[in-house]
Amino acid sequence: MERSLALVAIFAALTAALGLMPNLMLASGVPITAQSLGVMLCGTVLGAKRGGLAALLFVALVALGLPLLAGGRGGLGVFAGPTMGFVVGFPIAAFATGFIMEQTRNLPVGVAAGIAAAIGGIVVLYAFGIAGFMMVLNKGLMEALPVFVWYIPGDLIKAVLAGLITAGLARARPASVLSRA
Ligand SMILES: O=C(O)CCCC[C@@H]1SC[C@@H]2NC(=O)N[C@@H]21
Repeated sequence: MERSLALVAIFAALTAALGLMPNLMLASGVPITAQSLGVMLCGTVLGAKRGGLAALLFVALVALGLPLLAGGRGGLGVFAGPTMGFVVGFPIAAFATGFIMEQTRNLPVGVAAGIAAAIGGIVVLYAFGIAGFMMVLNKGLMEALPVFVWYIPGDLIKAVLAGLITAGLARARPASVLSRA
């Protein structure tokens, strides 16, 4: 119990730390950021419940005003901005990633993690992100969709990285991959 709580805190911190990596703010107001890799790893390593909790902890700290998002942003204002759907979607995407990871125990860890990260961390996250973007900027789906084409190549690379990192962790520290415990 204590160990899994510590891992939840560590993965929330990892997601925050990935916000310190160089990011690229595009004209859309949505940055290209490594933080979605953190969300993917929350799910692939910790599984649905604990992964969702780690991402929720990260979002709660942002809501409380900690400047943990790419470029040092934080506070309730984020939830009125163009990235609002992504931020709200982080815990759901981590949960979905972990859920898929838990349902694919028949696959090698790395393959399962890559697939889970692509579905949870891209398909599910974008569904929330694009919906939020459309709501905040009052745009239609056909206007919003082309905006996000630019983010997909990077996110596919992140899904592959999530697969490789999770497989590496499973080899080096099998007990820390709670999604396979
Ligand atoms: O910093 C924020 O306010 C949240 C940023 C969300 C960015 C999304 S996550 C999925 C997609 N991939 C990226 O690199 N950026 C967007």
